[in-house]
Amino acid sequence: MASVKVDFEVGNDGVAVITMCNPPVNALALPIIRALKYKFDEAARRNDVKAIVLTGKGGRFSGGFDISVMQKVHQTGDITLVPDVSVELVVNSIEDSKKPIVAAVEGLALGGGLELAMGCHARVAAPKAQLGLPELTLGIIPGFGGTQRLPRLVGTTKAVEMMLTSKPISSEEGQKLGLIDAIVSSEELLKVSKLWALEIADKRKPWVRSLHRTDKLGSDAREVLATARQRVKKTAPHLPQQQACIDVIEHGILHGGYSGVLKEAEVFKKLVLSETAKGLIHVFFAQRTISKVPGVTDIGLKPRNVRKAAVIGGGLMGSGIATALILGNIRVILKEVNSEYLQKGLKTIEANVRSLVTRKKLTQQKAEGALSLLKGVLDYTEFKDVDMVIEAVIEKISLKQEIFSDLEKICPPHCILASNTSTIDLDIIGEKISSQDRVIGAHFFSPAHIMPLLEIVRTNKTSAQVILDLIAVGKVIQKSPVVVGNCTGFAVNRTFFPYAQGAHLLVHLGVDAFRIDRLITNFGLPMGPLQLQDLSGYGVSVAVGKEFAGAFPDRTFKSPLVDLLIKSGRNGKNNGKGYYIYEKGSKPKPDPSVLPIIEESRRICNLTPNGKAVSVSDQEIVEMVLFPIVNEACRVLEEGVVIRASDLDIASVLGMSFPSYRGGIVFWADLVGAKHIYNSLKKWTQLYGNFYKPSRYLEERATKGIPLSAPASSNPTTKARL
Ligand SMILES: C[C@H](O)CC(=O)SCCNC(=O)CCNC(=O)[C@H](O)C(C)(C)COP(=O)(O)OP(=O)(O)OC[C@H]1O[C@@H](n2cnc3c(N)ncnc32)[C@H](O)[C@@H]1OP(=O)(O)O
Repeated sequence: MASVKVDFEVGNDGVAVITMCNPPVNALALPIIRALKYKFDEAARRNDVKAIVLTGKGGRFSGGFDISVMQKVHQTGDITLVPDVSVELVVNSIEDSKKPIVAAVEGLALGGGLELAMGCHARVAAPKAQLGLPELTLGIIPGFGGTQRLPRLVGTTKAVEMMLTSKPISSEEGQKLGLIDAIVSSEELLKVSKLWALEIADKRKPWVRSLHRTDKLGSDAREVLATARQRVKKTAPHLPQQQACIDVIEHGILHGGYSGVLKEAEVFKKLVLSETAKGLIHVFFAQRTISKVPGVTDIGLKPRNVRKAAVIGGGLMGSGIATALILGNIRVILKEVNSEYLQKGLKTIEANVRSLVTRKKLTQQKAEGALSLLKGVLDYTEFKDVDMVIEAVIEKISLKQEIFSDLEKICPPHCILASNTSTIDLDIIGEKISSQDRVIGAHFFSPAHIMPLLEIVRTNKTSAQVILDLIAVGKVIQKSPVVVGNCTGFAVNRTFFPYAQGAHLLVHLGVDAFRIDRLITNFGLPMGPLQLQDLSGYGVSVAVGKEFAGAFPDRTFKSPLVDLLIKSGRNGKNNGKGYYIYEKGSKPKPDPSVLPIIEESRRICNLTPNGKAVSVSDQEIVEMVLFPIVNEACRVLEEGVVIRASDLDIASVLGMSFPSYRGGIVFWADLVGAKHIYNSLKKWTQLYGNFYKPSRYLEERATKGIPLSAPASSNPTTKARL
């Protein structure tokens, strides 16, 4: 690829400018790393070169090591694909160079990008560049010397914070901390950097090798590390890279920077091969793939601007959606049926926005700006010039059909007609109107202004333009849009409908309810299935349960437990009484008074063999809850509800908080192995019934040894309307 190269130019002033070119972020791909080594060595050799400037093309220094190399390591198991950069390039060719090297930083210097810059003898930056070491978000640690040089430049406390949080800082903060030596305008960046390099050569500016410094490490460095170690033990028990990062920093403090660099390289390679890195790197690319939709984003269409939108219904979902839209700078008309409901909706939106200010996620000025974009109405007068309507009323077919008929008459012909339904077939909602190409699902997750996932549900009539427009809106309001097909529950709720049912089945086999939740949280989900039921309220469980029982009667597990809980006056977190006790200011506690209700439900169901609780291991419990979800995911894949398996991974991570370090539901299932999942489900079907019956897709893949994530065969039974 001609655009992947390193430019080399020597000026009359004797400064060689080495420029990394690999759009869009100048990732350090293998050819770039090889070329850098070559060019630095050339600069060192040439007599006409007195000093060197390292920079990136296109206004960005570098987004770091090419992450796809690590993905290749995962596919091949060949760790030798990772080159030795930290010693060969950064120490030998850059830091120990006999000619001074200055990094001219603009836009961003992240990961390996910042590590190259820190190996240089000074750093000059343009304003507002992002500087950071985000490697831990990928399950690895910095591997080009960052764990050693950052503490030596900004101090141990700040370096630990920057690496453990993966948050970048600006050039301005970098200058205050000592990471950046000077800030100059973009126009002057190269000129000043060259002069700086020449001044170092002339000994008029200090020639600093960061790795040799100790002055900023701090006498309390080991205490800082001990405190961080204790903290991550609690907050990140599943993320080995966090402890490893602290250990490697400490190694360098105890044994010197160079020894630290060697230790870092050794640990880096081990971590690249870890399951955590496999999962997180998969998620990195999967997240960027969701908005590539064949037949929509690759046919030359341009998204139309959505400047004014209407939301119908100011309940929990409607007000959350309206909040998300105004925060994305889109004017919103909120329509309700009477002024009492309207005022309530408007107040909720205001409270949503203000709470972001309180939590310092939004400035007061931005909050006022967003709220000024909101207007409440009781009729359709304002709908004449809206670009998009999102209907978010109660789940009643006749009401939604009536609204869509009204909208077709009142809204302009280009207007997108979206529904936030989570259960009703979109074809039925749009049945009574003629412009069905404008009908689309915009399925937000509650709270809609916070949860990052937006399921865009297309029917077989929705136009590519409308899908593209909604993807663009999703991005503007900072959601991750995943395009899915039309079926009961769409992708996320459909895949996860066995979550609560699997837990209920186990409870009725005699397993302790709280043990199930505990094990699932240990696995990495933020809460177990029963606590989640408490959180959503039992009304939702009953309604959703009915929907799925109707759609998938062959594999629904039904028990009287939720009805009994409601009868006993419980409604989960809503009224503070569920499986757990909810008290202000403390964590939910298991409620022993729920046990007799569970016993009663067990008696009615009579599932336990000979009245005795089944004996299952911790691992089996986790699998009995999660494998039925994988099984349903297989059906979702077979029916083509999602375009590719990685879309379902992202949907599971963002919609259900499935742990990203496990790569999402399908990725995790492939790590476990289709064969083991299939054999387990088959065994449980014989013991406990059809809830576990393996799907055809799973059976085929397990028996043929094909990964679940591999693209579907040429002739799937496509039931979902894509
Ligand atoms: C040894 C070292 O210590 C290890 C490392 O350096 S690991 C890498 C550390 N760096 C990172 O984690 C940064 C990762 N990148 C990002 O966070 C963001 O891409 C960014 C902030 C740089 C830019 O964001 P944004 O402008 O929104 O663009 P974004 O869509 O994310 O990326 C643009 C393209 O560049 C690719 N890309 C970005 N960084 C990349 C990287 N480091 N390697 C490979 N590809 C990368 C993306 O995959 C995307 O590709 P696509 O267009 O084909 O989908």
